Amino acid sequence: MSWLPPDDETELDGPYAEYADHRVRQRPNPKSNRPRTKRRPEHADAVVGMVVAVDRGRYTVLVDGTTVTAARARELRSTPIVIGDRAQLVGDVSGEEGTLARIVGLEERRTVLRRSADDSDRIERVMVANADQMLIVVAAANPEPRVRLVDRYLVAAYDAGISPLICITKTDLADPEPFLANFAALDVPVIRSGTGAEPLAQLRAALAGKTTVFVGHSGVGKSTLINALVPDADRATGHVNEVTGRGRHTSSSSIALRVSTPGGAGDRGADARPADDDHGWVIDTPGVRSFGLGHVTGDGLLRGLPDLAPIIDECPRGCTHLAGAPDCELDAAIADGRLDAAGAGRVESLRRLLR
Ligand SMILES: Nc1nc2c(ncn2[C@@H]2O[C@H](COP(=O)(O)OP(=O)(O)OP(=O)(O)O)[C@@H](O)[C@H]2O)c(=O)[nH]1
Ligand SMILES: [Zn+2]
Repeated sequence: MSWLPPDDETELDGPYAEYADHRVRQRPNPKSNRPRTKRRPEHADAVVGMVVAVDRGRYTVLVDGTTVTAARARELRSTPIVIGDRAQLVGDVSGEEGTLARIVGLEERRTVLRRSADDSDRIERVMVANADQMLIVVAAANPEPRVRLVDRYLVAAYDAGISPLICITKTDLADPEPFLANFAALDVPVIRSGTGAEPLAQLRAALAGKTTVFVGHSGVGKSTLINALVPDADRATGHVNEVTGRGRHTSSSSIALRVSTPGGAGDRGADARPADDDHGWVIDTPGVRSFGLGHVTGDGLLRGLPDLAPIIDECPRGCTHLAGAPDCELDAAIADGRLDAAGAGRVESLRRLLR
């Protein structure tokens, strides 16, 4: 993948594993019994900023409205630093031309979006940190929508603890409803978009106060939406090849963009929000064509869903929770009414995702 420097794709293992763990404290992994240390880097003078762009070992970090260019400290060499990370900076943080600050640590990540190279690969690579939402952009036609691709994005989002939304584009070319029916039971919010009917107010309301990662197959209209939302973003738009249905790969690097959302309706949780309601952050990840899910397990996925987690706690050890799994408690819950018809439909859809 060209959009991440190769050293950002390395796992935290080897001689640096223990060292790196002191600095990057990721989402606690219930499957791991490795003790976690509370030790923090001793840089009392460090300031914290959000990583908004990564380019060959140089990080663009936004600190209180100032754009700072930074390199990472030697001891973070094997630590992935990605868009959305909250980086601790020392050195020259003036942001003036020609200055270079140093990243000495990362704040604990609230969420981590991962992928593996392919489905047989169990090594996970971090793609984006601290996203609240995933906007799955899919076209009603040209390119033809594929259920399985959206399923895969949904799995990645649920696994990361990120709320998914679907934005279906090109509704001027085809009726999107038959395709959307595949996801009805999952209760994923849907935004419909077409030429001459761009739902900008609806999108802004959905993005207010949140960090949202946009994903989608090339040519679906992701850049078109981002350019409408962030007029100075200047994301290159391409033309879909009529024969292959593929877009040209016109935008090549991942970036975080500030979207203004005046009068935003973002709901604020008790936890600190990365943005106020008058703006949100959009993370554009062009070129995410492969989205390996080798690191995702059915159990890990379902545990992220608050209504189903207590049910699968009652499953036999090692239950796959798939249709036909012996004594899977999900079947018992459907039979005895703990899950109603809508709940049963949701389980059926999730089982399709897990296939
Ligand atoms: N008819 C129609 N065309 C659209 C719509 N949205 C985008 N397009 C066109 O679809 C083509 C691809 O749009 P892009 O915004 O470049 O798609 P993308 O998803 O950013 O593609 P990559 O940059 O390759 O990842 C362009 O020619 C757009 O003008 C829509 O709602 N209706
Ligand atoms: Zn089960």
